[in-house]
Amino acid sequence: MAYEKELQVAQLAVARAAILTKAVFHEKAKGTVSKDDKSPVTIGDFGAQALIIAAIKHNFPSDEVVGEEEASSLREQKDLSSTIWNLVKDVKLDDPESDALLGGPIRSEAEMLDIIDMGNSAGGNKGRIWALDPIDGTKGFLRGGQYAVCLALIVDGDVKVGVLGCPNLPIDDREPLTEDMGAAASDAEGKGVLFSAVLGQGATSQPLTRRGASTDSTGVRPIHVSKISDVSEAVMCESVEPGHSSKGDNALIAEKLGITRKPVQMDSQAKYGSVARGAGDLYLRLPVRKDYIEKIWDHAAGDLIVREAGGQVTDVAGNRLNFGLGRTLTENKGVIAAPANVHAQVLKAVQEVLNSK
Ligand SMILES: Nc1ncnc2c1ncn2[C@@H]1O[C@H](COP(=O)(O)O)[C@@H](OP(=O)(O)O)[C@H]1O
Ligand SMILES: [Mg+2]
Ligand SMILES: [Mg+2]
Ligand SMILES: [Mg+2]
Repeated sequence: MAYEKELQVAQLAVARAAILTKAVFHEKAKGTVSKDDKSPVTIGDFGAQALIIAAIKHNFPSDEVVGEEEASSLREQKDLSSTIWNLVKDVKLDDPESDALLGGPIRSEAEMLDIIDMGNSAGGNKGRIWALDPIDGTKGFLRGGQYAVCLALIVDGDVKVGVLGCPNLPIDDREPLTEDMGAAASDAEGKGVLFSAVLGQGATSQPLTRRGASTDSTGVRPIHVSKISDVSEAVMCESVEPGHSSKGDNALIAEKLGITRKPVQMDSQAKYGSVARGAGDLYLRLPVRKDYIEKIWDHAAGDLIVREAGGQVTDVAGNRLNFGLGRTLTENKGVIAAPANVHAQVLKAVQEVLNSK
């Protein structure tokens, strides 16, 4: 099968990074720093980025990585850097064979900082480029909501492999979404799912932890978007953060489609995963600020997983997301993810609402 090793490395790397993010999730002090754009980053984001890039570079040394974070602030803040190093140096998968496949531990704090900075690829439509969001939904992570560890392989501009680790989503694909899913989330028993897809090979889910050769069964299940035929019965997913997508537009679109259920708000690409497994039906992300350009790491894995599960993902103009233009989705505005059979109907409602403004 194509991309077998890439998928295996991506799944194990995300699972290993999630061990670290789960530890930080339970800490009160998450080492939060404010970035230049005022958005937060934590020791969890930096640590997860280091672990995942180390695994990619060990297996595929000439591949590039477009990673969200960079180490410059850590080089100026020694305390923060050593706190992260203390977390990173001890993280291991249960299974020694899987751990060895990822190249074993990072050797030093200095090496860790250099590895974080290997996520500086400019992206583009040539060659093999991994898009990495070590913690997507950092605000949710800080609030105690949903978050996701996201990794995708883009080859010549096309997403070939996508993996999403969602520590706070239910393992069970059939568990319905609840309105408060985004709030007071936990990674207790029954939680933690890993979504994966390879282009042309479908999408799957499996438990995020207890993985590796020592487990009897990895519990891999194929996933599919919902079989919804009447869009008025749809469960719509949207961001928690009001600054990230327009809740007002979503309400107008829902009204146009006859949807009466309140939208489910949750942080991160957990929304793509939820639509891909049919727990939610639609994911709408309509811009609040005209000048905001979406980042490739916020969408690459989710886009492939939803499409491989039978969904369609476009921007508000109805175009596919273009991951080959650099670190951002410069040609796209907004995102509409829906089962293929209702996508056109939803897109029409979106355009009517946007055109009437
Ligand atoms: N004005 C804006 N519009 C849309 N997305 C934004 C935004 N400002 C930040 N984001 C992105 O929204 C992501 C979270 O999405 P969501 O609201 O679905 O949880 C953030 O990812 P990080 O948390 O990885 O930084 C960030 O990249
Ligand atoms: Mg961020
Ligand atoms: Mg993100
Ligand atoms: Mg992030």
